[in-house]
Amino acid sequence: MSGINDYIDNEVKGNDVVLFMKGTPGFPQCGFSGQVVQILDYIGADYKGVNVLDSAELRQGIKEYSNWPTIPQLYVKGEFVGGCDIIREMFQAGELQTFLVEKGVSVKGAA
Ligand SMILES: N[C@@H](CCC(=O)N[C@@H](CS)C(=O)NCC(=O)O)C(=O)O
Ligand code: FES
Repeated sequence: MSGINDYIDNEVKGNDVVLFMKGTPGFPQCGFSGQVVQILDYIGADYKGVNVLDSAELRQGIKEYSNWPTIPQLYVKGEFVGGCDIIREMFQAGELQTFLVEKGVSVKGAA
C-alpha cells in the first residue's frame, strides 16, 4: 500500500489545489464531484483533478490518507479542506475565495 500513499502524497504536495474526484473536471461522473468542479471553475481556481475511478486502490487509498470516507476531497497547499458539503458551504459564505487567496493560490478575477 505504500505505493499508493506515495502517489497521493506526491499529488497533494506537488500541486497547489488538487481535487480527488469521480471523473474528470471536463466530465465529472458524480453530482458531488460535479458541484465542486463547478465551484472551482466559477472561482477561476487552477486545480488538478485526480480521478479515483481510475483505480480501486486509489479510491480506497485516498479515504485512508485523509481519514475521510467519501469522494470528492479537496486539498489546498497540502492541506485537506473538505468534501462537497464543506466546499459548498465555504463558497456560499464567500469564504472559499478568501481562503484560497490567503493560501496564495491564484484565482482568476473573482477574488
Ligand atoms: N456529503 C458528501 C457527499 C459525497 C459522497 O457522499 N460521496 C459518496 C458517493 S459518490 C462516496 O464517495 N462514497 C464512497 C465511494 O464511492 O467510494 C460530501 O460532502 O462530500
Ligand atoms: S457516484 Fe453515486 S452518488 Fe456519487
